[in-house]
Amino acid sequence: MTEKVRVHEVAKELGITSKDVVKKASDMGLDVKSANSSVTMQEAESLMNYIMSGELAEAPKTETETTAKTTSDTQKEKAPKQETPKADDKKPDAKQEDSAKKEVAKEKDESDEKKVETKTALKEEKPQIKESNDTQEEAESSTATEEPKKMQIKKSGLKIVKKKKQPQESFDKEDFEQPSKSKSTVSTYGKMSADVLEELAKKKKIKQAAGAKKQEQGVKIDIFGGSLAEVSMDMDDQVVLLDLNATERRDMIPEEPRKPKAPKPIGRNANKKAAPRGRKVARDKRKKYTKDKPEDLVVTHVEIPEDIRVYEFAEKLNRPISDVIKVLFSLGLMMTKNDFLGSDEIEILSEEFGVEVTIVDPKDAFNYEEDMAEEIDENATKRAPVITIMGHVDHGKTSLLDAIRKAKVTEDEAGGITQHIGAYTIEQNGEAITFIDTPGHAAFSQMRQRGTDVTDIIVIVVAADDGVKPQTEEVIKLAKESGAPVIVALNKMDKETANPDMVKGQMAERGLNPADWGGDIEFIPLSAKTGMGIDDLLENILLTAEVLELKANENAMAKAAVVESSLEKGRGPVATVIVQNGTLRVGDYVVCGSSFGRVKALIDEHKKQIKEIKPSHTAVVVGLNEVPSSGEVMMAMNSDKEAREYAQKRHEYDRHKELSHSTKSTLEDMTSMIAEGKLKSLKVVLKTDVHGSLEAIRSSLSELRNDEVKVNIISSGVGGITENDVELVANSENCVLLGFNVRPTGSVKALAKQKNVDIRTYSIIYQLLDDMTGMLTGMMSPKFTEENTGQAEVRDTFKSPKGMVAGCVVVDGKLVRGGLVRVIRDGVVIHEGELTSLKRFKDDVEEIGNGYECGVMIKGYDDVIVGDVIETFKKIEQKVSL
Ligand SMILES: Nc1nc2c(ncn2[C@@H]2O[C@H](COP(=O)(O)OP(=O)(O)OP(=O)(O)O)[C@@H](O)[C@H]2O)c(=O)[nH]1
Repeated sequence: MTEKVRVHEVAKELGITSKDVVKKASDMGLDVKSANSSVTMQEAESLMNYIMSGELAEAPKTETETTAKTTSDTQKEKAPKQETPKADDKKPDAKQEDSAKKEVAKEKDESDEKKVETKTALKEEKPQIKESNDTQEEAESSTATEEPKKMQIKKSGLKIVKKKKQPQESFDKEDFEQPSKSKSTVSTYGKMSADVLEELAKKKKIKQAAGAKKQEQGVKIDIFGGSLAEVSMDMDDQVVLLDLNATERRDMIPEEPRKPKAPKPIGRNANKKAAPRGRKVARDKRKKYTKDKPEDLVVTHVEIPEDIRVYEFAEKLNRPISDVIKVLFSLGLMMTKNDFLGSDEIEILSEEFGVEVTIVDPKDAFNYEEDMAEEIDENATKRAPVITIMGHVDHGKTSLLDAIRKAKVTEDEAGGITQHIGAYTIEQNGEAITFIDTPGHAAFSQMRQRGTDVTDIIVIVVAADDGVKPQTEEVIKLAKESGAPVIVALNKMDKETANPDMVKGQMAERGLNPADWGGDIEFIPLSAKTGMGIDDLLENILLTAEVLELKANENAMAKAAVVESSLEKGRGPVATVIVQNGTLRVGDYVVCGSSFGRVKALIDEHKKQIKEIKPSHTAVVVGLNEVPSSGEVMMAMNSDKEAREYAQKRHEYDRHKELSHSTKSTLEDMTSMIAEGKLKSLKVVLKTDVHGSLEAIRSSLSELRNDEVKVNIISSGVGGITENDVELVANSENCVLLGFNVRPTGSVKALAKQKNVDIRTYSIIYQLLDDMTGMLTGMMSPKFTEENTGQAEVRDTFKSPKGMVAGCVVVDGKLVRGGLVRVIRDGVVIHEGELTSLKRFKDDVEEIGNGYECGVMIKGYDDVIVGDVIETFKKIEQKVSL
């Protein structure tokens, strides 16, 4: 009996409509009219292949027919045999089983599907077991011989994948005893599928090597679905279809071999897809930048200031900083871009880069002195000499000046010391002489130096009874440097102890040969106290001035020198000046360093307002915008604008200079700065009445230092003490507020009390300096010297309840009680501590002399052994000073 399937089942398998299947079947010549029409299994297979491939296979139909016919005929021919079965005790079922077993054994080499089919056939056609089997075998063998042909047709069509069958043991008796039509159907179907499966399995094995992925890409179809699927499970025939279209497509488009993956970027751009490209762009940009820059302009000549940093030099050369640093590096100079170049480095760099370097003074940009300089023409007339009196402290400078102008300045001054530069003009025999009152204290050396700039003649005062002193020597040096003619005033000649020859001799030794000894220096014996010799001095000054032929043009723009400056209440910044050339008038526009303004008033030494100052005369100028520095040159300008511009340029320069110097010192003195980390510093906020004092005190304070302590001025200025000053001190550690000739008032005092800030005010510089010295000394660590008293040798040791006792003999000096002790073994100090007991026999003694025996106990130390040396010593604290 030939198994059949209905058209709608085929349609369902193929996923197309039954109508289409009917049509295709009709095309094939099959007798199919509707979805319920059935076809044989072979016809179904052919039909399916036809539908899938469009190729009509004739063979299956014929074959099927032949097979069917053969089977049918054979069955008919063998039928009689079945009717006369052999005499056998066995029941038909038993026989059937035996037969089945034989069959299984016989066909054990055949495929599983074949066995299943045989088994089913046996069950259905029990009476014709043998014949049927034979026939079936024939039919199957016939089908089997046709198999390769079918497979070829199937190649491009539908392929059925069947799960691998269970092992043979699963075909037990029970399996054979489960007759079922559906089973039979599935079995037949299964057989057909199994053939394909075998082929597919072979291919699969081959393809597996190429990649299992292909299978995954296929569409998995359960060709039975629904109840059939369940049955198929019973038969262990889960059949899945692979959509070979997909497979074919893959074949048609060969899979490209995978390109090796680019290495994953590592780092912060790892997640950015375009990161590598981005970096590349950035690199390119950088390249362009560095490449273009140096080629822009070839610099062959540069003008640079004396103080120039590496990066500034590179900028001037229009080259990258790295180029300059590289050259320096190759020469063994480790410099950074902010380092200053020395003259040697500049020379080397100029050669390396082939650049001509000119060092220019940036001050030229605001050198109004030079810009406004006028040649002394025939209009120039005689001017008064400017005299500076200098000398050692207390040699009588102020007394001399006082004697000269017949005014008692000394008595008015606090502490009897000159505090700041004053200037005045006197008349001698109808001729003017201007004196600059320079202070005698060492702190004013800086101001003295400036004073010499405007000085025509220097008078060195030497007390005839005291002779040449350190400051005298300093003055001699300054005088020589200035090149100004010198007159020596031998003061205090009224004193009995006066020894002018001694002074002359000392001065001659220093290159100032007295005129009466054949030299060129006038030595004028005088007495500021009695007034003796004053006229002689003035006469000599005039004579010397005569020789100098001092001239100035009164009609020129005024040029003056600032000898003193301060901030005055009600007047603002004021400056005492000596006019060097021209005439300074009220209403003139003036520039003075970084300050500028219009002269509002001129006040002479008698505190009278005057309208103008002629050359070599002095006055206090009111009208500047800020306090100028001592020694600064004041010049009249044509306009406010001009004065302002010069001042602003100077201001910029000062600012830059200060900045440069602070950096420069930081870099150059790096090592010492680090060493100074250990340095204790006394912070100071300093306020003074006038600029001159400020500079003098600053200079003196900076000299108060040693390896351990120093003064650090954190703020300083001219003017009264303000609340800001108090706040500054309150917020700083180790800080004092110093006022010189200024005193706190009202709210400032209250704030200082509230903040517990100690304001120290002074009117005498050396008192201020002495106090600071005392404070610094107090900050210094105490110093000790050691005094060794003597040594003793340990001859024996013995224990006592209080500790180890060393029996010694003093071999040098004496051992003393209450001092310190050290134990020396083989020349090495092994212990240092306190002596707790010193005994002579059983008595405590204060000391033991040389050659005597004694017992010694050392605090907390019992390890003394025979042969050790015990030494006693004292530490003596020394007075520390700066
Ligand atoms: N006997 C005598 N004493 C003098 C003479 N000149 C000055 N003195 C005294 O010497 C002391 C110092 O005089 P000053 O004029 O203050 O000396 P100085 O050089 O100006 O001192 P400083 O301003 O501190 O630099 C005073 O006590 C004067 O009285 C003199 O010619 N004879």
